[in-house]
Amino acid sequence: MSTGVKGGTGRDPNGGVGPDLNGGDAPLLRVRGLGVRLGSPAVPVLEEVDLTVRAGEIVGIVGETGSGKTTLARTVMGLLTPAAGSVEVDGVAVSGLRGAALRAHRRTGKVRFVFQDPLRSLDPDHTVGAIVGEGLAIAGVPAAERARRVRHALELVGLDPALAARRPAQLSGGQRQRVSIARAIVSEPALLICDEPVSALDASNRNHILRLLDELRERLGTGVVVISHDLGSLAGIADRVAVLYRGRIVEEGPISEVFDDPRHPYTALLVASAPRVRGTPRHDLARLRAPSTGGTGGCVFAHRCPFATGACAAVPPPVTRGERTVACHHTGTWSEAARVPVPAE
Ligand SMILES: Nc1ncnc2c1ncn2[C@@H]1O[C@H](COP(=O)(O)OP(=O)(O)OP(=O)(O)O)[C@@H](O)[C@H]1O
Repeated sequence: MSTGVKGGTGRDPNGGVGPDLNGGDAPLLRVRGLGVRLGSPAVPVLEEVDLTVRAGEIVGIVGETGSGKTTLARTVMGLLTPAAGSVEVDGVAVSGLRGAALRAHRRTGKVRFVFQDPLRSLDPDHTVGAIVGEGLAIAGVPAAERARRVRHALELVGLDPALAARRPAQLSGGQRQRVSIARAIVSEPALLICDEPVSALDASNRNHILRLLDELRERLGTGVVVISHDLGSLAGIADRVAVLYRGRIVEEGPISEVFDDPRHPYTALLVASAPRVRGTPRHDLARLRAPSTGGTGGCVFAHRCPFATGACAAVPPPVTRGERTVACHHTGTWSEAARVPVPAE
């Protein structure tokens, strides 16, 4: 995992106008060696996950269903207790907090979550104003100040403050998603975690919401984690991307570099399967989808990897760290074998 500043956009990590929320170059979110076990009997769902997010940075998390994306988000929120490793938000070790200390940390509103399904996550009996202001009410913010901040949050997400009097059922899908973002940003969180924030929306609303997240990090210096199946959406806004497979980060780095030149066969498979991400894919989809001779026990991807060798099935891969992180036995060699053939002149 890189410790460098975000790649790609060259923006001021504090968003130019926003406050320096973490007092310098320390990351807003630092996840180290995270392991989470769930179920009974407990099975590993996340293993040795490292992730860093800085102020004003957007980090995408991709991976197929069941890879552990939501579990990672819930653990960062302090909703799940790790079996190993640590989660630090703005210098506070969230993974070590319990009971009253954890509740107090949540009340600070430093980390806020935007849910996947705004209709289900917004209380139908409450007005938009009450929903957006709920966190402030719990924190004891007086009514007049609360109303002012709710209005401001609605304006920031591009909604008419008059909508504060309506209920969720009286809004469109795009408006509801904006309300859920307004509810999250009203406490001016240092870190915003969005679980599939645009998957339920049509293309035009999707673009609006993505632009909005981009604006928020610029204006408020918010660090944003975006979980998404949609590589194309992420490619438009994220600075970095982490690729999860079966609970492990197999690749991480600046999103343009990772999508242009994937160094893990699973990343290459995702990119080659999503034609909107890059005009000319570097790798041949059929080659990436070829059967594997690898087994299980070493690399988590060995059983699906057409380039797997005996070592992949037997031994966990070495992790190359730096601006790009890759966990693969054959980082330097598989890519050539999978390259799209160049047509003869
Ligand atoms: N409470 C639980 N008990 C046991 N296993 C669980 C529990 N919650 C999640 N899992 C398992 O953990 C794995 C990761 O689940 P998670 O919801 O984090 O995946 P995800 O990447 O967010 O998937 P999706 O894209 O479908 O939302 C899955 O295999 C899931 O079945």
